[in-house]
Amino acid sequence: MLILPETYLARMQTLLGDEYDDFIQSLQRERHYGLRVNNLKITTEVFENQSPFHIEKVQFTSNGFYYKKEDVPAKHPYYYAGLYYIQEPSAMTPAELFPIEEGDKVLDLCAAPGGKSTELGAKLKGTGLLVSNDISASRAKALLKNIELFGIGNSLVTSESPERLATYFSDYFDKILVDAPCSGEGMFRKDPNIIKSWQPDSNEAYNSIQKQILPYAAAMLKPGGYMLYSTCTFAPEENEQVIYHFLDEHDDFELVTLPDRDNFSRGQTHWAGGEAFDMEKAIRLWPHKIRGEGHFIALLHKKGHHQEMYKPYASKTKEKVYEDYTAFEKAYLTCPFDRRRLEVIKDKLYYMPDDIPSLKGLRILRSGLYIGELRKNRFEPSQALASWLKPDMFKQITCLSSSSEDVIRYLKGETIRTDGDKGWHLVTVDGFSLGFGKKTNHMLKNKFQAGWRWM
Ligand SMILES: C[S@@+](CC[C@H](N)C(=O)[O-])C[C@H]1O[C@@H](n2cnc3c(N)ncnc32)[C@H](O)[C@@H]1O
Repeated sequence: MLILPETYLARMQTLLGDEYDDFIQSLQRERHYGLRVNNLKITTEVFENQSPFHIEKVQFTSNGFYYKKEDVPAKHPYYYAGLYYIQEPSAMTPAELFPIEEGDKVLDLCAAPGGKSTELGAKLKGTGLLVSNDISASRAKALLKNIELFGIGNSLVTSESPERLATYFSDYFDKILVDAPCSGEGMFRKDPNIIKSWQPDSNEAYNSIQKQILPYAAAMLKPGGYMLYSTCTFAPEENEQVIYHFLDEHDDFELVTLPDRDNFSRGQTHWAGGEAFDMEKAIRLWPHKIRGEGHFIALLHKKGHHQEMYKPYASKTKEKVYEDYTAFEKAYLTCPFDRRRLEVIKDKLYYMPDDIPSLKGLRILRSGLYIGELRKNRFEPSQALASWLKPDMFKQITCLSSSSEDVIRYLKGETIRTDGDKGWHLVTVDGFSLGFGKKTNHMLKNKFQAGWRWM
């Protein structure tokens, strides 16, 4: 039984009127468990057929599923292969509705731990650029892991304030997601700790943070670009009123109508504090109407048009510096990386994205795909490379079955037996890349990244 703050309940009663009882009853029912398929690695249809879990489609998304609590998908080898992200179903909606196109430059400004970034990256299909940022350095580490696990290589992961980021990326992005920090009223059922941290003045406090963030996001968006604002809270102060205030101060922006899907509700103009903008164009998800916890989503368009000046990346690293990598590439990879984009930074080799500004001084956790490390007279491929590779891109494969004991032993960091030649092997589970191993005699030395292991 959830015990909710009196001030919160009184406000929800005023807002919801006749619907209030349904809303309260929905919060007393069991929460919904969801996972979203990583379409960079597997199609939704193949996952649906091969899934080892009791799954049921989330009707308002293209690749989301409900699973049963007893399934525990975080304890399955497919999780370690990055085949899905465990995500509350309504939280799937912002990235689902954002019209990302191949080649776009996309910023996820408040991205950690990556629930929405991983879907934005999947929608780019390896093209364009995804910049995933979070102001919190510790949360950005979890974000980096999820970006790498998903096999997203065309990305930068940064940990910056919106203000500082805006000095580097003026008028740069085609699409920006602002999944704003909020009071989390839609998360009460999922995480009762959020109830404890909620205070009567939380909505005003977050309102002021949200209003501070949006103008920096606006400055980073190209004229003609789109910005999607979302929260997982119900308070109008953090939703309609933030968007109203933003539009009032930015006449170069306009609200765009988001599509209706099963049981979606609309934003409310009379909650916005003024009548000048039609908040019905935005969307509200309510836990008594959909099988999910709740969200607010608004899509904004920056008027005008921007003329592109595309700048391909030009590496400063001489090929001789990474000749040990070149030997590895010849021996094991079926398709080489473009030398123009290979850069060595502090003995680490990266595949850099095209068309990025100077990043000097930015707090960067990852620029591009981290391919591996140049050690003394040898090259050591990275876990990020293993997650990014499709099995047909690597010449030596050790195939494990998801039902075998070996796959768990491998994920725990143990040595396993394998056939095939000596040297590097890409270890797969049911045909999906997991990590590397290095064969000497009959044994495969485990190279699965220590921090990612099965505990
Ligand atoms: C709702 S969470 C983001 C969830 C994430 N989009 C996802 O789907 O996994 C909001 C994030 O905003 C970050 N944050 C807080 N204040 C911020 C600020 N002033 N600028 C940018 N990010 C901020 C928090 O660290 C937090 O990770």
